[in-house]
Amino acid sequence: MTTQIGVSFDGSLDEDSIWTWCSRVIATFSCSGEKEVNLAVEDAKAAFKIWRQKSGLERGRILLEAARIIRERTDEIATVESINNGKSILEARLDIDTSWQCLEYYAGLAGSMAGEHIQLPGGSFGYTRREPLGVCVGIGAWNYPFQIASWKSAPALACGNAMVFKPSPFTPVTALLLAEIYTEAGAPPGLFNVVQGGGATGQLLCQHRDVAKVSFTGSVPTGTKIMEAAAKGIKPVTLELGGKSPLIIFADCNLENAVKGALMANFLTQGEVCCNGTRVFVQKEILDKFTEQVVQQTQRIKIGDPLLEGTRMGPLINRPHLERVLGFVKGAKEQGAKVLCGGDPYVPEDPKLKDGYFMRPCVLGNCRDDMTCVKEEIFGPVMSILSFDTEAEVLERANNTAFGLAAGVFTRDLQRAHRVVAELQAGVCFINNYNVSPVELPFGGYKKSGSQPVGIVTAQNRGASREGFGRENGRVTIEHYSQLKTVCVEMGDVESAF
Ligand SMILES: NC(=O)c1ccc[n+]([C@@H]2O[C@H](COP(=O)([O-])OP(=O)(O)OC[C@H]3O[C@@H](n4cnc5c(N)ncnc54)[C@H](O)[C@@H]3O)[C@@H](O)[C@H]2O)c1
Ligand SMILES: NCCCC=O
Repeated sequence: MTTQIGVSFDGSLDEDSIWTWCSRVIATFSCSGEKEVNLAVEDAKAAFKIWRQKSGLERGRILLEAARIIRERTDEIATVESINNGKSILEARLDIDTSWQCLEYYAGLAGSMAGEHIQLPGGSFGYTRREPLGVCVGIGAWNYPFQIASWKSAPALACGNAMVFKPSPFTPVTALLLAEIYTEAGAPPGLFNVVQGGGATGQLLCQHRDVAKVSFTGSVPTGTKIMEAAAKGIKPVTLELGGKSPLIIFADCNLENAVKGALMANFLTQGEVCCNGTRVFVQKEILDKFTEQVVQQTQRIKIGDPLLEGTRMGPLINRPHLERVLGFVKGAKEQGAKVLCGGDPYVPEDPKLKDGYFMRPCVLGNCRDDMTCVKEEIFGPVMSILSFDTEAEVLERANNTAFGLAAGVFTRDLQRAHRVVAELQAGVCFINNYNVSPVELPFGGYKKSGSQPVGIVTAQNRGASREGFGRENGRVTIEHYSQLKTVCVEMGDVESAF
């Protein structure tokens, strides 16, 4: 089916259709069906045969070259990403930075993939080899299109795998630039293949018998389906899912930083960020002061054309999503929350932008834990402020959620900061900051956000790897894109039982 990117999306969600935020067609392409998915996997298999023979150092060299090209083309890729997704050009550039940084990081690790050597009786010995899995599938969400494609492909390729990647149909464009760059850097054709489409294409990929692993970023309901499909083929999965993360502001914090942190935790990429700290718990003593400053700064956020340098918030991804987010604000009011600012559609003066899906960022006061806006992931620019008295109380309330992606704490008390994060049920915790993404640190969730604390502890990952559904970034991700082979070597004669 041929689809157009950029047709205004006002109707029902057709998974095979592509749209952009401002009613303009920017490209057309065909969604992949069974035939195209088979071709993509076949190509990736052929590339894998070549790629797996290369040493880690050789693979690393190609990844480094790809990182260099991305860095060199940052402005161009960021511009396309901004059109692709609607995020401000400033943020898009930061995403591109975290993308080439990820490739550089895994380029460095590629040569360090190693097993163990184990002495056995009589001079015999064993060793382990860390080997690639084969053709891996990456399926992305629409909020960080280029970054997600990079964060999935870099560790996969560094470990010697090939990848077939499917971006979200809402943001199909920039993954193609990444594919082009890998090829230009010297990767065998088909090593990083992109197929386009929605859920149906995603399912074909997950069910494909030649696919060894699926790495998915998206919502919990889709993650459940991916896991089901992968379970049928006994395939490992990495699941990076949704969240409703707490941000805890203690009265002894540096207030200026806490206010900045709360904005960073809520309003990047129009609030469409999985790890956002949308439940902002503020200790009673500073509630009024904090709220006043947060509202003031939120009202100053410049909304508009994301390609303009001064813009800090662009449009949401599509009309149904905008309406969904506005619906949460309406519901919050009905449940007793107070809209302290924003929460309504925004129409920029520029006539070219009048059909864009803009809204004013919203701060909700008078929130309670039982409100829908506090319990459910909104995935839009809506911050809920809640007050608390004691550390024990806020910890219990912060953890009272099925999600567990991220959490943050602002305090000047060093002991309290570490005591609190040790108790928070979240995969990524921030102390005195929020939503920074160093690629050296693993990223992923607890509970329904991505994983349960199970997993296998090896000599290499001891103390680090206990996550069931994987992580992105950091050294630990090597474990999730490779498998361990044990080789047992006899130096004497066979002692037969027969
Ligand atoms: N934890 C993270 O790292 C992270 C990062 C970004 C977004 N997210 C989450 O993603 C969600 C928003 O993104 P979204 O709306 O694109 O999510 P989504 O689950 O609707 O879609 C994600 C991807 O899955 C594909 N898909 C849909 N149905 C499928 C199926 N049955 N089988 C295979 N693939 C299928 C989509 O086409 C898309 O590419 C939010 O919940 C957000 O929190 C999580
Ligand atoms: N920069 C990390 C964002 C991932 C979640 O949406």
